[in-house]
Amino acid sequence: MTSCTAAAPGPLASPASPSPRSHPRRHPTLGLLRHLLPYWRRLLPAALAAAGSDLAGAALMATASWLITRAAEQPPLASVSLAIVAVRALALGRGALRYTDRLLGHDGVLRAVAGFRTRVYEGLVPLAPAGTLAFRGGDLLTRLVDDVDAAQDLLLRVLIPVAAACAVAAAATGTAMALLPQAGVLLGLLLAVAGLLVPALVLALSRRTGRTEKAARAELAALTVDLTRGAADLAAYGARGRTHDRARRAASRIAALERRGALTTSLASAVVLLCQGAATAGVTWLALRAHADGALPAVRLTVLAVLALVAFEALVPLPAAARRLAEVRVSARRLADVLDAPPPVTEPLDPAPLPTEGPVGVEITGLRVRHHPDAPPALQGVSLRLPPGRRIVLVGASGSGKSTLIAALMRFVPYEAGSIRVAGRELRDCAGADVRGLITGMTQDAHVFHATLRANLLLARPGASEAELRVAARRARILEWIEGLPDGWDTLVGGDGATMSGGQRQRLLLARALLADPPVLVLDEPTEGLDPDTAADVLADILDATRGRTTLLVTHERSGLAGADAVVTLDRARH
Ligand SMILES: Nc1ncnc2c1ncn2[C@@H]1O[C@H](COP(=O)(O)OP(=O)(O)OP(=O)(O)O)[C@@H](O)[C@H]1O
Repeated sequence: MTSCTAAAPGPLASPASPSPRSHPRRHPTLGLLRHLLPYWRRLLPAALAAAGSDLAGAALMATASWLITRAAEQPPLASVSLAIVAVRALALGRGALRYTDRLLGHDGVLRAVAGFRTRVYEGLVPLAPAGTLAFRGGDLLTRLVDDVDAAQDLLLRVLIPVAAACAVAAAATGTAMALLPQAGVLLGLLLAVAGLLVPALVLALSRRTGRTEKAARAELAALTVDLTRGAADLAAYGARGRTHDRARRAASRIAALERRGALTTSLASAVVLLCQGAATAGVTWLALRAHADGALPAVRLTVLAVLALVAFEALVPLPAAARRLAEVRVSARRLADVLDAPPPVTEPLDPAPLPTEGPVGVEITGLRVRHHPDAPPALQGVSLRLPPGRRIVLVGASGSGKSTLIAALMRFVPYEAGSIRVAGRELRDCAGADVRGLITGMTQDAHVFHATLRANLLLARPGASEAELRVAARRARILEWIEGLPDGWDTLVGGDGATMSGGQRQRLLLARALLADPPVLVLDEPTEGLDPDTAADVLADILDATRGRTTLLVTHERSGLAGADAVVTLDRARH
């Protein structure tokens, strides 16, 4: 019989499980921009088109006013023909540029966001499963959907309008300066108040509400998942009302914060309009004075007045852009929590190759595993030998670390001391994917996907033939049930096998593990949920089906194990 033995603890090798960052990153928005930077070739023309469209609008108004004023002087047609052409060109160009801005902007932004979303998913893959436990399910979903969408708003609703506003403000101030310097100074000052000061105030006021609102949204998403996934338990223990109330309170908080945000933006927009009025009146007054002094011709006076009026049009979206920027900053920080979380298992830089064919043996010596750096070890000094082609059954009290041992074997959690050697290689020197190509099977929290029975099985071996599917299902004693269903293998099983009984679900998971057919098969509680007689029969079948294959079978059952090569007890008191 193989035995589990105690060994002296070694030094802490690597962190066991990450948690979301608690310290704020300094420039999360810049980090977000860095991910979007590769798309600048598509985004820059959109920003230029947006700025060009707003510039064309302002130039159109200024040229048209010049033309009307000049026409009142009844000049020769030739002297205004250029302005007539300019008005037509600007009117047409403005529309064309607006269309180009929308087309290129959305095309570029959607591509950038699609690329970024993929990047976020890629960042999430090495965290799963141990590293994602720190995030609540609904909250993680919000980060992947809402927070990634914030990248879209950063480009479309913040950066592009800001670029357009800067271009128009600079052009209007420059033109006014050239026509009448004091009017240019006044216009520049009021544009700075409306375009810099007001949005900066909105940004400062929205910072706190943005954080609180995002937290309330995450809370609501997590509660929604609890209310749907845990509906039966909440109803069974009379907790549905309380959870509904919490969700309602979160929704009311969100509504109140949205109202406050809308009020801030509206007041800021009113200030922009006031600045616009003040600039128009002030510039016109200065221009009138200069005209009265004979220093400014009438046509320029009109141009200045109109310019002051239209220059602010491009600034109107800025308060809303500032509010959105505050929300984007919160989203960027939440995404950084996911993207910067260290993976629970560090991949080796130069992974050692592993065999893909069996039989292979596994040698575990003095293993220590901790799920969190500050948690007590879940395994301490555990040694176990899985000889090639032998079937070892692991039993032990609840919490003794059986599932942790399987997670360590599959490289889902790191081991901080001791060794796991497979085919002469140390497991921490091998790539996680290679390890799971060699050692895999049924984990404790194995998931049934909302798909057909066939698709759920094919996950383990996409190229499996119909005959192989049937053999695996027969061994797991589920073939008869599947073939008796109206839709047979094409039956949809619902989220996490909702339409199956606990035993059927468990047998489907077992069939999937048997179909995978890895060199080292691990099975964590494959008979959980089955009645004792069936469990004993299924265990006997498993041991029969895995003859000659290196197998580690974790179970609480004591019968049906006669076919095992060894039964090992994992004793928490001993490790
Ligand atoms: N993700 C985790 N984070 C923190 N601690 C964990 C985690 N998973 C397991 N543990 C802890 O590790 C210890 C061993 O748990 P494990 O699930 O490996 O035991 P087990 O022998 O498989 O129990 P059971 O037979 O009840 O499934 C327990 O104290 C448990 O609380």
